[in-house]
Amino acid sequence: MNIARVIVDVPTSQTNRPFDYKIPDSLIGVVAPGMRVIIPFGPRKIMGFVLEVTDQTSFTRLKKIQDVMDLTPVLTHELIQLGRWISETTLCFYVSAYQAMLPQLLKAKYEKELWLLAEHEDLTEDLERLFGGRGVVPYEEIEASSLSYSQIQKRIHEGLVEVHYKVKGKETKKKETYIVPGIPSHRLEEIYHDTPKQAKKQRLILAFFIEYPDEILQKKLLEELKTTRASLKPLLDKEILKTVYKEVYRDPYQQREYERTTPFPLTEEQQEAIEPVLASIEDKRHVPFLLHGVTGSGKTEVYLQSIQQVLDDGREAIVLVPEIALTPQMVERFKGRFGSRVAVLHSALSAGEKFDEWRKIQRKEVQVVVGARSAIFAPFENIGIIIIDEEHESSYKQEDYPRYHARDVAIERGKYHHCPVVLGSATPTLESFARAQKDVYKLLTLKKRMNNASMPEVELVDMRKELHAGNRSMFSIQLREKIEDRIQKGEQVVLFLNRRGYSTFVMCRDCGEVKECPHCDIALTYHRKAERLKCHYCSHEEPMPTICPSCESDTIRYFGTGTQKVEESLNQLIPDARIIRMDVDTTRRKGAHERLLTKFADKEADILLGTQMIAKGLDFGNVTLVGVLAADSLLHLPDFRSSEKTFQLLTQVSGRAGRHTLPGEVIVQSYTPEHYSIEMASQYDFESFYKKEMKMRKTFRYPPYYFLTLLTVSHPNHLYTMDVTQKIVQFLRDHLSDQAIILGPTPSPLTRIKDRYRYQCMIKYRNEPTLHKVMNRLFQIYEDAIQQKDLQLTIDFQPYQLM
Ligand SMILES: Nc1ncnc2c1ncn2[C@@H]1O[C@H](COP(=O)(O)OP(=O)(O)OP(=O)(O)O)[C@@H](O)[C@H]1O
Ligand SMILES: [Zn+2]
Ligand SMILES: [Zn+2]
Repeated sequence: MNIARVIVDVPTSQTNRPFDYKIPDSLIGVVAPGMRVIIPFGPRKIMGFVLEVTDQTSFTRLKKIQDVMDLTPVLTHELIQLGRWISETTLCFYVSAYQAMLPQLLKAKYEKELWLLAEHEDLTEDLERLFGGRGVVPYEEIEASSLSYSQIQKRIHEGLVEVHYKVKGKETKKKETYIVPGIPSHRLEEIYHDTPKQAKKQRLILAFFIEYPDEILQKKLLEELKTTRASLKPLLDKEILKTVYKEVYRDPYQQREYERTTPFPLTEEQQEAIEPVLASIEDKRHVPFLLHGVTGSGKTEVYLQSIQQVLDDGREAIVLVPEIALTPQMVERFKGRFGSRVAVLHSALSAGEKFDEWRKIQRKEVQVVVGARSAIFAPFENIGIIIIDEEHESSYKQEDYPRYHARDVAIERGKYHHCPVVLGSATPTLESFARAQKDVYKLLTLKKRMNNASMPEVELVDMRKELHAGNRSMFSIQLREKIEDRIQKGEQVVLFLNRRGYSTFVMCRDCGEVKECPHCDIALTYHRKAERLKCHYCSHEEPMPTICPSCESDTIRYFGTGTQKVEESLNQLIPDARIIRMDVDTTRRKGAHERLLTKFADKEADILLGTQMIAKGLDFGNVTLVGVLAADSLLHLPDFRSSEKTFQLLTQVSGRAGRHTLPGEVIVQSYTPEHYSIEMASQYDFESFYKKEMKMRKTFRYPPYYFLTLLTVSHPNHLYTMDVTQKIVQFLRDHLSDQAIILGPTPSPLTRIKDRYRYQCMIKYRNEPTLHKVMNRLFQIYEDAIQQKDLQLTIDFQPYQLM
């Protein structure tokens, strides 16, 4: 078994297959599938993933693996297969699929170095100056030197120097320093007696270790003996004491004590819902469930008790929660029940913290992982349940390459492990609900809220009427009165503002000029604190102009409603309201999110004002009023899911009110209150909405009736982009069936981002078994243009972002 099949870290079509390498004698028995190795590839040394170890190869001369990067495989047998599946279903390179499964810290980085091949005497003067007696210099030093790249190229050609790629593992395990005696106790005593009395500190330290000969944290030792490292040093130098380093985990939740919770006796509805889940756990059967439960119906308790059964059975559980719902409150519910058996993975953790949480999973020190999308790749080997909470959230779809959907990955893993997958939501996606109607997913329903609490009453306010009645503020009379009423009663209010489409743009009142980003086709957003305009796509920034760049009028102003602006007018309207504002600006600092929510929970504020961040997962008993400021801001996005998203968001936000004993009330302000998604959301009528929306989807041939594939072409040259898209459309017409509907070429809704033009083509189809093959063919045709001409082709088989 001295041959390894390796996927190399070179993401191109030609290299997207396993390469055979010889395992050198010294590494036979060490190299195993799932490990990362360092291999020669062309002139460089790069990283690769070992897929298989075998003794067969059809090649006669093989290069040798140079080194191993891991001693324990980072990919399990199952994950190796899963990566292949992801690569084939989303059309990404194998190596990209494997990278996506690993924590960021494990992604290899390369450093370029220039190596000297000749003797120093034989060097040209310029090279001698560069190397200055060294054998290796970092590549960046070339830039700083007087040498040009072409001169270096010449020297490489002459065989004087050579470029080397050094693979750098970024992973860093955090270590702590411990001190232990390096010699037996009786020797310590001898040395103690031989140490002169004046060397007080040293005698103190020796006496300490004579009494306690165990290892001790260096920091603690120094504190205890009130001394410094300087007095330790002579003892360490003489090897009387030794330093040892131990790996510690960076655990952001370590300092926290979680109050242990015990399972609630389930309600009848919960009991009915959990039984089939428990049965499939017991029978080790893969069943996909859709748990449709209104907000506050106790879905989480159903998850917790299912997980308990899995753990009792000695198996493991993965729980996915959308990033923005992964609040401290949420974490607490899982840690409260399962304590240190839980690892948490989300993007607010530092790369080091994420790596440490992942290591706990890899080492089987935890049995439950709660995390955002990428936690679906947790390297467990004995999974008993996978839960996806708020399954309708579009953040489960990765919008970067590789474009996988966590729900599909969950089902794939569920099949492998013969375990149930539970998709939970108060507002399931049309796709999932349609599958449940057809019994592809088994439907479980929770119709009632806990404590028989009723769903909060929703009042729709027509903002057009407010305007006609002379109210120019962003608060309707009703909303304002109700806020004042709650403040008086000592109850709390949640105010929701949709972030997207409602950022603050800058417009000239004279000529109507809107300030746009010079690199992207979108309006710049005004940031008050810095008095600057920023682009949210490319992070271009510029100062707020004082006069209009187009007509030189000084009436240039910002428009639109950001959370800051709402806060300001709220302050004017109700001066004694205590407001907590939660948005990207106030939660940027680590732990800020949590601090603000704790403040609100402790009733240090009357109003929680925020964006999407506050729409999910919050469970505060004292909240009796929810206000939605602009319900229709999502409705007008160029996206066939905009009605569905509006319905989901309104239902979720409304669900924050009246969750415990106090009854709740919701005010929804809108310019189009008659729209069916707003109206039906206000009546919590999911089924009617489902029926109505399904009709629309059928008429306009959208999912779940049709599959969609979005192909985006981008390039800095406008004409070239159009031309390539046109050719691709023609190619697709020639190669797909007559049933496929091919739309395009059309400019993408965002036609230019970061100085690149974007055109797209949409394919709607019901059954195209050759689609993946045809797409692969396209990539081959354009391979050279992609590699050399800066062309980008993106294929999304399940597009959610249509921008
Ligand atoms: N069987 C039970 N007995 C008593 N209280 C319960 C029970 N199950 C859940 N609860 C409590 O009811 C409240 C609502 O439950 P939970 O948050 O699990 O609902 P949910 O359906 O997950 O809500 P959402 O979708 O809005 O997040 C919580 O405070 C929870 O602790
Ligand atoms: Zn921009
Ligand atoms: Zn102007």
